[in-house]
Amino acid sequence: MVFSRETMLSSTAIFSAAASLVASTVLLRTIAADLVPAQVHDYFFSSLKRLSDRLSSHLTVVVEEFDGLTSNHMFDAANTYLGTKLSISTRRIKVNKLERDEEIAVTVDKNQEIVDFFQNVKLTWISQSTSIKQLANKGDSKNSRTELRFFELSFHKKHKDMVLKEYLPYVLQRAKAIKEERKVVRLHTVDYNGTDYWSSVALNHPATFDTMAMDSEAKKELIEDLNRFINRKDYYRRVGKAWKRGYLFYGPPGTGKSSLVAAMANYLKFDVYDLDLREVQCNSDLRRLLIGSGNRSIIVIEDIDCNVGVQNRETESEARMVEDDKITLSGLLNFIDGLWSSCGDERIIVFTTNHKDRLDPALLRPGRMDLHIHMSYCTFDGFKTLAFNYLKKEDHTLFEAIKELLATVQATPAEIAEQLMKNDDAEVALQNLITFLQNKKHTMTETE
Ligand SMILES: Nc1ncnc2c1ncn2[C@@H]1O[C@H](COP(=O)(O)OP(=O)(O)OP(=O)(O)O)[C@@H](O)[C@H]1O
Ligand SMILES: [Mg+2]
Repeated sequence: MVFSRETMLSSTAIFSAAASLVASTVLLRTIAADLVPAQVHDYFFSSLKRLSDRLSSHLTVVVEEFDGLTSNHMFDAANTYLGTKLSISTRRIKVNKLERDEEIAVTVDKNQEIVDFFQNVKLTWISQSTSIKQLANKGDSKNSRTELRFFELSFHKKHKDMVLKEYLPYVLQRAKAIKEERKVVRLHTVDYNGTDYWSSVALNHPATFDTMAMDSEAKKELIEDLNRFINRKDYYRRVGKAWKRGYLFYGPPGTGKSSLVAAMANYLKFDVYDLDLREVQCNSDLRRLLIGSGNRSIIVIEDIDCNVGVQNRETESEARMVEDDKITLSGLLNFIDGLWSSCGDERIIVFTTNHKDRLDPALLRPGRMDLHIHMSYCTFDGFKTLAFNYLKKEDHTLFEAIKELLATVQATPAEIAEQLMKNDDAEVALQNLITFLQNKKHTMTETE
């Protein structure tokens, strides 16, 4: 094909006209949005847009809020992602905050343009909405939407593959990370007075792995195990195993078993489901509750040795005679082993106990629980973590005396924390702790 100079010129002219048409469309749309009736406005702009699209070298990708009745994940992601890409030219934004959220979430309002760059390619997003006619279900105000929101993403045609294969997946991934950062970890407990089902509150537990006073090797092992678990989605899928992990935390009261669960939840941003087996009537209830717990969660069964039917097989068979569907250890283990492999991903189950020796050997069998973590009396290392948490002290002349006492006295981290909290003055607090440990030593030697 041969182009004359005139056609070349005129096609250049058309392209630049098209470009300014796109720009004017955005501007006009912003001005007109509030002035012109919605239907007229929509008709006018869609005609204008069809014309500019035909002339332009740009490709426009439309991302609608809903696909039929289900919401479009891509829209949601773009909405979250673009909220972090606002520029000084953005004129209107929206903010919202659910009660349980800690931070305010920012999104763009309609008719706003946002420019993003990815691999040096300019990508222009415009947030739009169009009014939709009310059809049936007039009474159902919840489901009758009056407008359909969507984004238009325009860029040069030649980048189509890059946008579809790289940029949009990147937006999805960024949105997921942004949401994760904002996520507030929740604690779910069973509401036995009401629905007999999970109800939740924000888990405001401050514990982190840094604040946990525990054996540093055990801490390291647990963190590595969690990291490996989180990164192994594909592996678990490939080998056909349920993607879950089981831990047993054991040790005396006040050594931080429950705090360690909170530290894990805060680290992974997983919700905690606290299951009190004493309140669960039967295996079918247990099944219903476990199925009803969300993905990316930690299910905690505290004091497993104190829970009905779980101690050993003999009491279990007695219980069976009384009531056939009574919750049993085998019911529980069945669940851990098999049943829930079909109903959920990224689950961690934690059992805690003060008396590991009282547990049924079936529960302790290798392979049943992936890690057994012993939470024990406070060591000097543990004390140093607590001294830093509570007094912001990494060293002090009184540390040496405490080190000597801790070598012979059994005190839990909870007891030590209590002493350290009693006074803001480090010197006084540490002296209090020394007196406390000395008293403990005396009572220990007296009872021996
Ligand atoms: N290892 C620890 N590191 C830091 N703080 C701790 C530790 N252990 C206990 N504490 C402090 O003591 C409080 C009680 O600890 P926690 O409830 O976690 O103990 P527990 O082992 O679950 O006890 P129980 O067996 O009675 O359930 C915690 O809120 C925390 O302030
Ligand atoms: Mg506890």
